[in-house]
Amino acid sequence: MSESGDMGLVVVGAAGRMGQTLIRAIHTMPGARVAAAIERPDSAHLGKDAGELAGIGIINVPIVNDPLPAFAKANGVLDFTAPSASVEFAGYAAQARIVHVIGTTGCSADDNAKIAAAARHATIVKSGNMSLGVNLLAVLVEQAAKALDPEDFDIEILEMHHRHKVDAPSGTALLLGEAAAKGRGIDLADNSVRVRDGHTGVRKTGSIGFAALRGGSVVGDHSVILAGTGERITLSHHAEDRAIFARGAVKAALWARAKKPGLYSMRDVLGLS
Ligand SMILES: NC(=O)C1=CN([C@@H]2O[C@H](COP(=O)(O)OP(=O)(O)OC[C@H]3O[C@@H](n4cnc5c(N)ncnc54)[C@H](OP(=O)(O)O)[C@@H]3O)[C@@H](O)[C@H]2O)C=CC1
Ligand SMILES: O=C(O)C1=N[C@H](C(=O)O)C[C@H](O)C1
Repeated sequence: MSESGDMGLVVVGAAGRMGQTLIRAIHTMPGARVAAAIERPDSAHLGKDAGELAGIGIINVPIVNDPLPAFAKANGVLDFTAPSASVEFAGYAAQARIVHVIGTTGCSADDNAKIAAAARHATIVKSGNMSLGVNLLAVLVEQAAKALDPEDFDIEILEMHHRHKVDAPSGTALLLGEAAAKGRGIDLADNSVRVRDGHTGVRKTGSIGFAALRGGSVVGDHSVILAGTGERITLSHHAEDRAIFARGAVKAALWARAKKPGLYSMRDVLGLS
């Protein structure tokens, strides 16, 4: 626990793209402090100062590889790592009865079930996108999908990310797909087309299609296209800086500190549910 009253946050994956962005965000946001920084046991970054690595100078938080003692002394965890790691960290957060903010994407149904089980004791906020803009976009997509007849308008979701991204469709694309499906009162899993190749046949009425592009340094672009006969509506979000995700994650942790254990979304945090 922090003597200052600030929320002590452990950043797991502290040397990663989002890990470093989180260290910088915590440094500038009131009410939170970096309690510990974690990387894998074989990481080349162990022993380095997390602040120095993130470009803000020494903050006297060395990157270490043992999450359990760090979680025991903290109020929350910010986790943008990998699915198997997030499942493991959710178990530790449950043991420590603390807040766990999960931005990791590409989780399987089995991973999500384990995270939901951990939320019996941990206060978990999980979202494929922590930005205000994307979560507002999801509300708009839900409204548009509800207003437009599936017989008249086809929904396609297009995303582009940097060349290092390992999962597709992106967590955000799936979040937007869920919003569209909710607006139409259908189940996304039963109505999505995640890949097209070869002789696909004509488009199935009411389906929700996905397309993923990868290249360069693109932080994250998403468009939901509602295509009718003779007209097309495009609802888009363009992330220009990872700081929008990091600030959202810190905001989520501060919000969750006052909440009971459970599984929450960023729409809960932002009051957009
Ligand atoms: N929800 C949102 O708003 C956002 C979500 N994301 C998601 O966050 C995740 C991370 O993205 P990004 O930062 O670009 O990826 P990076 O690969 O840059 O960072 C991930 C970091 O986590 C580390 N890591 C992985 N497993 C463990 C473990 N078991 N213990 C400790 N550290 C571990 C990695 O180490 P190593 O390199 O050694 O594997 C790496 O340093 C992705 O799933 C991405 O889609 C990204 C941006 C926004
Ligand atoms: O891997 C990324 O970079 C991002 N991942 C998230 C996703 O899968 O949607 C969020 C953001 O678009 C960046």
